[in-house]
Amino acid sequence: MPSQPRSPVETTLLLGAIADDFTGATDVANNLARQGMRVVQVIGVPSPAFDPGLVDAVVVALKSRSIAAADAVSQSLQALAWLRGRGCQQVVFKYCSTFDSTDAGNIGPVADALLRALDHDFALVCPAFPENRRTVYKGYLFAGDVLLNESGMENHPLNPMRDANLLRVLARQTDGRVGLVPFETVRQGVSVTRAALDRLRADGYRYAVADVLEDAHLHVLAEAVAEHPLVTGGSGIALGLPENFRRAGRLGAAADAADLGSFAGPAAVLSGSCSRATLGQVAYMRERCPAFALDALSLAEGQDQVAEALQFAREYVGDGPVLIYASADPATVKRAQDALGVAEAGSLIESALAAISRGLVEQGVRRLVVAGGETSGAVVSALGVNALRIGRQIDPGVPWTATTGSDSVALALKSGNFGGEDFFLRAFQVL
Ligand SMILES: Nc1ncnc2c1ncn2[C@@H]1O[C@H](COP(=O)(O)OP(=O)(O)OP(=O)(O)O)[C@@H](O)[C@H]1O
Ligand SMILES: O=C(O)[C@@H](O)C(=O)CO
Repeated sequence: MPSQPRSPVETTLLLGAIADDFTGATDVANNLARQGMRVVQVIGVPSPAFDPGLVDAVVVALKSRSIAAADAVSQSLQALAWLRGRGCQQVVFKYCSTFDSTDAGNIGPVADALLRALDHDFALVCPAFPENRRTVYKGYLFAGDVLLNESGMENHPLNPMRDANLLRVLARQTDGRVGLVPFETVRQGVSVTRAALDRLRADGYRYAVADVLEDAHLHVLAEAVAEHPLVTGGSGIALGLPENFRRAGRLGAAADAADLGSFAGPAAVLSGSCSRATLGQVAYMRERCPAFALDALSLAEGQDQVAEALQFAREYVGDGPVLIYASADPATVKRAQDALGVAEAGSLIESALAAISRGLVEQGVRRLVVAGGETSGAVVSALGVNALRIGRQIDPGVPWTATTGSDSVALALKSGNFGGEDFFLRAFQVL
């Protein structure tokens, strides 16, 4: 990383991030903003002419987590080319803190391709985010108090995570060797950790999974990879990276997140996530607010649930936020998937929620919470959003954002597993 002091007119970006889903993108953007970077999140790869304004970091939000690996690779490489065109010297490949992927990818194939394009041969693998109770010990990923494969993620509709050992999971997705930087190393600080990373690289490893139990370990790792062109991980590692630029004199003191201005008017929650956390949040809101449930099998039979949901919203939306959800327990999801196929069931729901979001905004909704990464991707695409400003954090990993341009809509894109039980209702108090 160049250590020239940053001139006030410098337009090169310090850091770029490529996120494999839209909630993940706001998550990493939020953590960079909390550490004092001016961040903009762009939806998809921007056009060559796109001007992000005077910012320190751009997060490119892709919807590449659950598509064919070749497509994920090609989109990620386009994002990389755009970021490098803007002078970024370090790029974060942001995937889920629960390492959402299958044996077909896409974490391994995308990381491999990014390394090749950067003409480099080694990268950190750090999904940990202790603030959201994602920790890694001996290479095993924990979500809360349990191993990943006991956390509910084993029932994920698109990428069931049935193995908590990240070395094994990643090894099935890459031909590169995957090693471990154990907790005993990380806790000894930056120089010991950097030396361990260098040793793994010299021994021919392509990836180093890192143990992380608390934020201090993220900061150690972030400093140890200050010179790495590619860093891969969840949003947690982004908590430590801005400090590298500050230390090099290229980033000013931390400032408050952008004030998004005031948003009033109709409010709605759209939920397509079936994670445990979201199911709890849906149950909480359903007891307190008008709610409308979508069902994949009814949609497949041709029932016009989009029109029904919009009619429901017209009736109730003036009285406070309304909830429209497809979120369902694992048995219901399985019934739909057995009948329709995993991809078809997911895409029916995503298309319906996307069409509903468009209708809601046409009906005047200006504050929208969306739960689920794939769901958020579908909604944001349907709304034709190009870029998002990052605002105040609601819960760790989830900030309010606002669409750029006129007639701005406030959007909170909530990762499936994030947020407290009352998240949906509390979100509107934070805005
Ligand atoms: N009732 C249902 N039956 C079948 N599939 C469903 C149902 N409800 C939601 N889905 C699908 O499940 C998938 C959930 O993925 P999504 O990324 O939105 O949530 P998540 O994985 O919990 O969130 P994140 O990616 O942020 O962790 C979507 O494709 C959605 O359409
Ligand atoms: O890292 C996470 O857990 C989230 O940002 C996410 O990617 C969920 O889709």
